[in-house]
Amino acid sequence: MSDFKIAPSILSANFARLGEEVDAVLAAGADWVHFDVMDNHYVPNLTIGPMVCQALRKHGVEAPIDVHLMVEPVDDMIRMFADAGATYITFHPEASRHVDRSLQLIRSLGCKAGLVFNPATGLDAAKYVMDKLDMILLMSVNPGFGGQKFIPATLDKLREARALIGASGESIRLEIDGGVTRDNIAEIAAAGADTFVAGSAIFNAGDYGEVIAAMRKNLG
Ligand SMILES: O=C(CO)[C@H](O)[C@H](O)COP(=O)(O)O
Ligand SMILES: [Fe+2]
Repeated sequence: MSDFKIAPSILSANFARLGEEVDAVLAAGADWVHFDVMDNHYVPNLTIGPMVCQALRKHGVEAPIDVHLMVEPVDDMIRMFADAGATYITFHPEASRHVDRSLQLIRSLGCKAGLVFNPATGLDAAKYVMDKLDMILLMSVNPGFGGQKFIPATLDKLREARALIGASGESIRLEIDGGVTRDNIAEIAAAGADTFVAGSAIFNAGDYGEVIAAMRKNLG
């Protein structure tokens, strides 16, 4: 059986009642919470920080929290999110001067580490740190906003990343983020993804459970 994970991006949740939204999406069958952190520097948008992650833990959220850092620099935020209860912490390699060191920092703080690749960025930065990765995240939209369309060239990149992971012999999750819907999720899985972020497709729907069930059904 495949170990697929569905990680709703709370970027599209109603922030005025975030705790309830996260409870609802987990009760509806989600596996993880995808937590988008934007700093109006690395990306042209501003979202939420470690206090909100900590608040979700205090609220009682026990599911893995998958923190996607779209910030520059990354090391201070890594420390703060590890303290705040993050499970995975991923960052964009161009946002750290010392990628290897930042990855080690994440693991040293007891979290799982990942690198994120923008649509136009090649996978080179992952090649020599495969032993320090728990996840590779491919952006299938340009980072900064929810509700964008999936960029089809990401399918070839997923195949490339899957081959890289296979050759490394490491156990590394392959996550996709941006424009994932019930209609394209099967094709994305066939290209090699095992972890699926979906924001607008889930939170803009009236019935979260119905969308998540449809996604799982299409995953087979
Ligand atoms: O990292 C992100 C944007 O930078 C979000 O996780 C992503 O866009 C999810 O939203 P959607 O499923 O609506 O595309
Ligand atoms: Fe994200």
